[in-house]
Amino acid sequence: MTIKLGIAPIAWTNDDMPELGKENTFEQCVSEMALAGYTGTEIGNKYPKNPEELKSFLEPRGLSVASAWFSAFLTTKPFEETKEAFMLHRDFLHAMGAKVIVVSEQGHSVQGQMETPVFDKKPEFTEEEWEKLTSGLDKLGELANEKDMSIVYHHHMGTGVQTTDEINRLMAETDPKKVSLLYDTGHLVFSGEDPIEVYQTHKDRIKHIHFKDIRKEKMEEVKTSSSSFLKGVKEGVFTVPGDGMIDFAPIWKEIEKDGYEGWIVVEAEQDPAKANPFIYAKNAREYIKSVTKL
Ligand SMILES: O=C1C[C@@H](O)[C@H](O)[C@@H](O)C1=O
Ligand SMILES: [Co+2]
Repeated sequence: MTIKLGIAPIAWTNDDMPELGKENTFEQCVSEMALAGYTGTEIGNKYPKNPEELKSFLEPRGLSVASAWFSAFLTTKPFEETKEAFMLHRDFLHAMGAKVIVVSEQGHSVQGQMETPVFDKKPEFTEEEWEKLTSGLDKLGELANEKDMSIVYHHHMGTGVQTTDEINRLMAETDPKKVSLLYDTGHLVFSGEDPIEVYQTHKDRIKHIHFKDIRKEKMEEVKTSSSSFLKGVKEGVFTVPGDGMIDFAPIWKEIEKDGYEGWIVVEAEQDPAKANPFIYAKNAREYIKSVTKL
């Protein structure tokens, strides 16, 4: 597999805040993805749940499923609960032909809390929670491997795995054969990390990429006003590549140099009433063409 370019539905309909884009239909979303020049998608709340039905909409549009998000609660709930939900998710993605499963630990996460300051209140895991998380991820990784798939861990604002140190610890304490990494440019820059350093450190473990850009002034507002992750998104902290502060040329250089294989998914959640998803998707496609060979 070489590099394929997809786009996430979150710019059309936002699963974290379903009121954003509630007027946008599933068919509009997938048609506009294809029209804007993408060949893959992740999964949103309006997508059909039945694999054959979903394929009947995606295949005529030349789209396939790159992956889909899974919320784990390994630090706060019994493993069996996460396992049960994970198996359903894994089997759905397997039926759709995806090779990677996006996993993010949501135990103690503040990412979904509208009033909680994302920087001041992000959780820090205890030693015991780190153990539950890393051993649980290894087990989910084994379950993924049974189907010739991999889990890719999504570091995320407002969670216990957000910073470079936390990502490094997670990678050091999990088995490389069982746990890979999702590299999300927007979350790294929002958190104040150096995306090039993270790429270089973990290049051998990165099996999935989210490309999102940051509006610098909106990011600073979130910090200075102790705002929440969701309010930041509503205000427009994220945008598509080429529209914000991130220079994707040096990031692309690393990706290409190290022979990355897999999906790059444009994922730029913002209010679709302010930022027309089709126009932004097209703009991102053109920018990516100008910076990469894709
Ligand atoms: O991959 C992602 C999925 C979303 O639900 C999340 O909040 C977003 O920021 C993200 O990076
Ligand atoms: Co992401």
